[in-house]
Amino acid sequence: MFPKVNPAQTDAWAELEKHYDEISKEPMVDMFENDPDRFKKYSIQWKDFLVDYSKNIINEETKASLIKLAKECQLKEAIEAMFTGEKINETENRAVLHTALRSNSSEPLKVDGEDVRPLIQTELKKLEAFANKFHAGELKGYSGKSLNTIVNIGIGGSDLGPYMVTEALKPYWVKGVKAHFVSNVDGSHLYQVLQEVNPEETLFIVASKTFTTQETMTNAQSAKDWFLDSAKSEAEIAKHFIALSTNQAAVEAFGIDSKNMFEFWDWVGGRYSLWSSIGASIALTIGFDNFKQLLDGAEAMDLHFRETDFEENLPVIMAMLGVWYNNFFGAESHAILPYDQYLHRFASYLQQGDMESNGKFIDRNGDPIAIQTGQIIWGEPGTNGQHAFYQLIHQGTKFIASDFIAAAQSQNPVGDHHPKLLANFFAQTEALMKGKIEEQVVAELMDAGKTEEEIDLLMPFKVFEGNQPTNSILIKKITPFNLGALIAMYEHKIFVQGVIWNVFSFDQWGVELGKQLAGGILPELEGDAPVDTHDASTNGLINQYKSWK
Ligand SMILES: O=P(O)(O)OC[C@H]1O[C@H](O)[C@H](O)[C@@H](O)[C@@H]1O
Repeated sequence: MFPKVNPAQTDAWAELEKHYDEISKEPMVDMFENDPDRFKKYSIQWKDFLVDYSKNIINEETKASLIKLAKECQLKEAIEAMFTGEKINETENRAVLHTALRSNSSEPLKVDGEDVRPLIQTELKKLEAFANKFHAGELKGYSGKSLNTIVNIGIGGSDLGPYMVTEALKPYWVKGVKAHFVSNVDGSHLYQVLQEVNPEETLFIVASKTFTTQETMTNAQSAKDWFLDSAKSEAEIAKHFIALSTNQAAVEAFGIDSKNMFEFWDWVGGRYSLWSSIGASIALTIGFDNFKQLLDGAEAMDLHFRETDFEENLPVIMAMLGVWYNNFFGAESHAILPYDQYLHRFASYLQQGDMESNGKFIDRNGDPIAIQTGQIIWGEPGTNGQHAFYQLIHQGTKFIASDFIAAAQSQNPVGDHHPKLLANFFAQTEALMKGKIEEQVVAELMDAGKTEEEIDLLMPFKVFEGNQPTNSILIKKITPFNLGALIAMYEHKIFVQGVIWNVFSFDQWGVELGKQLAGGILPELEGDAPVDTHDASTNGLINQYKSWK
């Protein structure tokens, strides 16, 4: 049974509240000075990963209480419930089995009495054959030319994962393949992409779990119209459009033959779906073998997560540190800072993964939650962020914990760029921890020849309080395998936090209201007649739009 424990009523919670008062102001620099083994104690080496969490405001007591909290919240039972296909997404009555998509196990895994392993393997084989044909130039378009361009049309989980991964793995793209992603219902998104592609050589991938999402259906319809302007015949659609979905009837109604549909299932959540057929754009871009490597990396992390003691368990440690700051330090947000240009969509991807999963105010018993749940996830690649928003992390009034992510080996070792990039990574985590004390500022100003008066004036502005926590995730190289493991690590971190906060992490009812209201407003935007069916603000905005459009 999936547990439903109120974390605030555990013994560990009370311990942590008390412990917070003792430790929260303790400088991390002192902790390092007092313990020469601190780095060893609070870092985990796993395959090509070094996760250093020693620059956090924790000691052995903190760690013990956080792990005790995880145990009191029955995390182990929750993990088993997920992996074994229990219907832990109770509000949608669904199992949560993205882990099965990347599993090499053949031990039967049943959902509603049906073993899902063969279903997964069949779709993977179908995707493999299709990707291989695409790369061999055997998929021909209506004019007989080989297809070499893909346009993935999807949004949310049907866009962010595949787009993030294809960008992250750009060095692995199969030569000659071009890939584009269209998500926004703003016609400019589709328009710009269509400027760059040739209908004779383009494969449109309509990616939607439900195949009812307004944005995706609108973009797909317009792409189809644009394509038919050139191809002239509906019969050519079969060569140029494939669908990735769970909804066969809607796929066929749209005009895509079910032979051209790659299936997945309701037990795959949208934001956890890049491992399913939704990853077709990944396989078509980096090749099936690399896609399989991505799955294998994720599986390796799944096994680590399921089998390792919490004390050494990467997702568990990352999650519990997040709980520590969110619930005891009052941290509102958590920054994701990849020092890797190819990971430029990683924070946006995790925004959906994390905020759509754990942004909930009702607990698993149906009661309002008295404690804080999901954090605000944000970030940009370093070093760009350093020249934009790091000021606030260093000297603002907010408490912000961050994850720094970098690869030791560059994909493009140009000159001395990579050591410079990494020097910044190391320097920032050091600076965030150490800060700069008054004595240091005064000494520097004296060295710069400032007068006593000038020093008094400038000194307060140059002090950094430090003690901002960071996790450093250093990966040997961003290979498909390692990226798979990294993504899975965050997926499980989110899962663990959902267990602790006692929320249902795999539904997303909060996105429905806006969709419903937009559906009602759309017909009101026709014609010139003013509307008066809403509040004064909404009426005013709609009527101004109508007079300007
Ligand atoms: O894949 P689709 O069914 O088109 O759904 C796309 C997206 O739609 C909704 O907004 C959900 O909140 C997302 O979780 C989902 O990823």
